[in-house]
Amino acid sequence: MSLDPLHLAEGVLAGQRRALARAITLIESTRPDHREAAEALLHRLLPHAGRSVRIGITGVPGAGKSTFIEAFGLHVVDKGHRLAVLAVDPSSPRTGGSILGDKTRMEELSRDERAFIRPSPSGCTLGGVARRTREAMLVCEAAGYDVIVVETVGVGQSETAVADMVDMFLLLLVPGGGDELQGIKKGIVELADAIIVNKADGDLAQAAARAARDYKNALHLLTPANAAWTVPVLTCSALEHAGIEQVWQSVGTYRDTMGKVGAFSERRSAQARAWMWNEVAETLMQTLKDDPKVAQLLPALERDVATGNTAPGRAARQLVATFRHHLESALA
Ligand SMILES: Nc1nc2c(ncn2[C@@H]2O[C@H](COP(=O)(O)OP(=O)(O)OP(=O)(O)O)[C@@H](O)[C@H]2O)c(=O)[nH]1
Repeated sequence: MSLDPLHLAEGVLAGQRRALARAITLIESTRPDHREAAEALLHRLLPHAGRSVRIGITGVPGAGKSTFIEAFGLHVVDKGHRLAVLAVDPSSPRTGGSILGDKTRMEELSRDERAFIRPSPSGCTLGGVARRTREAMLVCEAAGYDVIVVETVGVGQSETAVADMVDMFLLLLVPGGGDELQGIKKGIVELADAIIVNKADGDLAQAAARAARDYKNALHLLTPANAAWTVPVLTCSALEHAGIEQVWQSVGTYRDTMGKVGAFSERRSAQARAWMWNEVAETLMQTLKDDPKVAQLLPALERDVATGNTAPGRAARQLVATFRHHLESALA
């Protein structure tokens, strides 16, 4: 398989699915020479990225995320858009619960030429998965996908990671319980730019409407993330493809409203800056850990810290000083 970055970039820009899939494989690779090629590829593609709306979706297990993404995705491609679905699921290996591992997930959408679905990369920490997903998102945009959906399967920290890489974050809930926002961490509700109560059909229709009212009331208690935007609470039935247009419209309204007050591009700029600092932190940490002088010093220092003979702060400074000294002599 050719992983030549410039060759791949041409294929991606020409909208070739194979090139796109390979480009993402290159990005996901942990080999140092592949990382270098991936960065060359991204550098080439970056001027062509960014022309999309990036939507994050989360929801408790059983809320119907895949059913919803399939209904939403089919709706959006029928409107003439091209849709890419990426996942952030640090817990699951590729063949496990993540997107295409389970063949029944998004069956129709995955066969649709206008959509591209990519499972979560395996064997990475959350930081690793988030980094690869951000980069994969840029590659999809360069390939002409103008609606990007990033799904988070896990419950917990991955929500924040996804909210930090998208323009709009959707929280999918289900009727029942009726007890306002119980069971969902308040922190996650605060990340939501829209709340969608799914399964508003059949016997559940009334309960869904009630739940939507409850959620709306509960939202009043939270301080809005942006004064220009009131978080809407919508109901839909992913199963019956009902209410999906309203969700899509609310994405458009969000984009317009936030665009007018400059918050849309400001959010992206802030995300890009934060991403850079993340990369700095990760790269520095890795370089430090890879340094032979640091590695030499580490066992004794860790032992001294563990036994209480050296204060952790002092040991940390000694490690950094050793690293710095070694770097300076290497650069001299
Ligand atoms: N009645 C009804 N059931 C739904 C709807 N959407 C999904 N379901 C059902 O809810 C169950 C869970 O749906 P999934 O789409 O697998 O969602 P999920 O549990 O969030 O799981 P993953 O997407 O696999 O993480 C399935 O049995 C679906 O058929 C809906 O709009 N109405």
